[in-house]
Amino acid sequence: MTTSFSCLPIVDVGALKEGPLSEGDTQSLSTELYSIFATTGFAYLVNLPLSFDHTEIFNVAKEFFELPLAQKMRLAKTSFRPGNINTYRGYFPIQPHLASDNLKEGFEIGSPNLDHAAPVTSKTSKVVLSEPNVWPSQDIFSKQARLEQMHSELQAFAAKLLSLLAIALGKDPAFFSSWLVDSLSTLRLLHYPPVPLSPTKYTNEDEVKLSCTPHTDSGILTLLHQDDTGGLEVLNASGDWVPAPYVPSSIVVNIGDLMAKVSGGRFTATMHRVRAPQPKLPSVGYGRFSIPFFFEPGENCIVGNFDDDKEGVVYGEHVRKKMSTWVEFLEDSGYDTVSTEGN
Ligand SMILES: O=C(O)CCC(=O)C(=O)O
Ligand SMILES: [Fe+2]
Repeated sequence: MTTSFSCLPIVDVGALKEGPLSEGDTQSLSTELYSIFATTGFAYLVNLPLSFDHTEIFNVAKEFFELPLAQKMRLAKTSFRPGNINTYRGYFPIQPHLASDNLKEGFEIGSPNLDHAAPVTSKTSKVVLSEPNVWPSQDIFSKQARLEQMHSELQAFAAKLLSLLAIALGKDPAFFSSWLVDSLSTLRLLHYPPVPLSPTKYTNEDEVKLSCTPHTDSGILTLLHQDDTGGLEVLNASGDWVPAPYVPSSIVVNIGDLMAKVSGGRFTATMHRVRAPQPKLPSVGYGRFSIPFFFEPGENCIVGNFDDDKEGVVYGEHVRKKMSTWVEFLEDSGYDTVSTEGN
């Protein structure tokens, strides 16, 4: 159950940088993570086992989003550019014709190591979850290899966190290892442009201008890099939106719906939203950049229930069901492709 927290806990995961964890670190970290995921469902992690810092990862995002729109549209999912064949990976543009509280563009990649030989197709959806990544040509975007490396490191980090959760649950540390096979984990670069505010805004809580509407993440575990723009807020059990401001050198971790479900409610998927970045703040000339990494099992993985007497969920079926509600995956986006094609 989410609790009436007023700020998010900070967990030092520095012990994960070294080789095998000591018995003491294993116990203390697994207990701490378990209790966080059972209460706030959200925390900051610091002292990360990653080879890159905020400056580097946000420079990669900036290099991508500064490409001309026509170049980014070459990588657009087929729902935004019908001539393209990519359905799950690639670019999605800002969609101003939809609700203005979902103003964001994004670029998504999957694992560089995924085997694309036998894509699974579905009778009800055209989306190929295991399709290869799409990339800008190397002469205009130099960071493909580095971004793939970041994906691999975040995947390894998520696997370590899952192993600690398994221990906290009293299971074998490898309890979640089948979830790593053919993993569909997604690294998503996000850019929210600044949104002009009228002076009357913020007089009433209902009028808060958002660029990401309240939601829970759909999957297992999210590792989020956010820049120092601010705006992320997390809902507590009393119905208050608690700010989750920028903490230098940290990432935010949170639990998704599927994990909450298969944990039999032991873990909580907490609602969150993002306030629109305002152009009047000097630091938000670009708007907000954030980079969630969604840990996802393989398409055919049966995500087993922690309680052995309850049925598991096939991950591919779960994600296709959820997808019908995501703005970046509407089957027919209604996007005005003509005005964005260019050269
Ligand atoms: O931009 C953020 O900080 C949060 C993004 C998010 O919640 C999501 O993409 O699921
Ligand atoms: Fe989210």
